[in-house]
Amino acid sequence: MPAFQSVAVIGAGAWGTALATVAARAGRNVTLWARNAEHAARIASTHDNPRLPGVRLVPEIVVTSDLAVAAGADMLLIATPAQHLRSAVNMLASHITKPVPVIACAKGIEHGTHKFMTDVIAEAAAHAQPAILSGPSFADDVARGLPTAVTLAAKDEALASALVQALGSATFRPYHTTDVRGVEIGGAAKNVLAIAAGIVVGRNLGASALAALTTRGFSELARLGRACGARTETLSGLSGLGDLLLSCSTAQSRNFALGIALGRGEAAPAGKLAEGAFTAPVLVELAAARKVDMPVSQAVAAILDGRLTIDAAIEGLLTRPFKAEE
Ligand SMILES: NC(=O)C1=CN([C@@H]2O[C@H](COP(=O)(O)OP(=O)(O)OC[C@H]3O[C@@H](n4cnc5c(N)ncnc54)[C@H](OP(=O)(O)O)[C@@H]3O)[C@@H](O)[C@H]2O)C=CC1
Ligand SMILES: O=C(CO)COP(=O)(O)O
Repeated sequence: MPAFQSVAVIGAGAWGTALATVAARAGRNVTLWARNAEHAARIASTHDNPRLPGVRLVPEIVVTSDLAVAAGADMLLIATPAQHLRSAVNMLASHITKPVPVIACAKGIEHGTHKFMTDVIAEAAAHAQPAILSGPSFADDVARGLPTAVTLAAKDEALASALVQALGSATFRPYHTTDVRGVEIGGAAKNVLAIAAGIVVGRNLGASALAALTTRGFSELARLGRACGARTETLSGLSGLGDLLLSCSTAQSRNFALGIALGRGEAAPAGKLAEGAFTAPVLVELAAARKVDMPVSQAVAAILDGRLTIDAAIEGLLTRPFKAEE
C-alpha cells in the first residue's frame, strides 16, 4: 500500500472536482467534500457536477458533505476560493489530531492578514503539514485528462516528493520543490496580471502590446518574488511564468475574461470566480510594504476599485520614464 493511499478534496467547485479525478486516476481512494448536502447528494447520484459541466466522475469517488468522513484521509487538498481557505481549515482543525499533509490548491493572498495560503493552514490547524499545488492547469483540461504539469511545494523535500508520487500520473505531472513562497507568489500574482492582459485584448491594443504587458508583468511578479525570498527557477517555472503565460493567453481563464469585459466596457462575466479581483488590493499592499514597484498590478487594483479609468491607467503605464530593462 503506497503512502497517502486516501485523498480528500475539500471544496467541490471546478478545481476540487478536477483534482478528485486526478487523484482517482493516480489510483488513490478519493473523497470529495461539498459544503452543501444537497449538492453532495446530487453529484454522488449523477456523477456530474454543474460546476464542471460535461465531466463524468468515476463512481469510485465518494462524494459527501460529512466533514468527519473527509478529514480521515491520508492527505487533504483544499480547493475553496482563497478567501475561504481559512474557514475551511478551521472546520477541519478539530479532526486533524496527528500530522497530515494539507495542500492549498487556491491561488491568492488573504485579505487583512496578507498571509499566503500555507501560512493560513499552519495557523488554522496546528498538526497540518502545509503544502501548495499550483501551475498552468485549467480544471476542464485536467478533468478531461489532457496533459498538464504543475508544481507542488512543501518545506520538507521528502514530503513534497511523496505527495507528487501519490498524485502524479501520465497526464498530470507535478514537479516538487521546497520553495513554497515562490509557488504561492506566482499563483497569486498571475491572476492579477491576467486581468491586465485581458484589458489589453478588450481594448484592441494589439498582439505586440499583449506580449509587452505579459513580459513586464512577469518582471514585477519576479521582483516581488525575489523580495520575498523566492527562487528564480520557481518564478520562471510552471507556477510562475508557466501559469502567467497560460492565463494571459486565453479567455478560458476567468481572470483574462474579466479583463476583456473591463476593456470592452462590459459587465463582468456572471458567476465566475476571478481570484485576481480579490488578490489585487492585497498584492499591491504587500508590494508597498516590501517597497517593490508593481505598476501593472497597481493599475489593475485602481481600475477595479474605481480610482482610475482604463484610459488613464494605459496612459500612466505608457508615459512612465524610460529605464534600463531588468
Ligand atoms: N478552475 C480552475 O481551472 C482552477 C482553479 N484554481 C483555484 O482554485 C480555487 C477554487 O476555484 P474553483 O474551483 O475554480 O472555483 P468554483 O467557483 O468553481 O468553486 C468554488 C467552490 O468552493 C466552495 N466554497 C466556497 N466557500 C467555501 C467554504 N467556506 N467552505 C467550503 N467550500 C467553499 C464552493 O461551494 P458552493 O458550490 O457550495 O458554492 C464551490 O464549490 C481558486 O483559488 C482558483 O484560483 C486553481 C487552478 C485551476
Ligand atoms: O489558475 C488557473 C489556470 O492555471 C485558472 O485560471 P482562472 O482562475 O483565471 O480561470
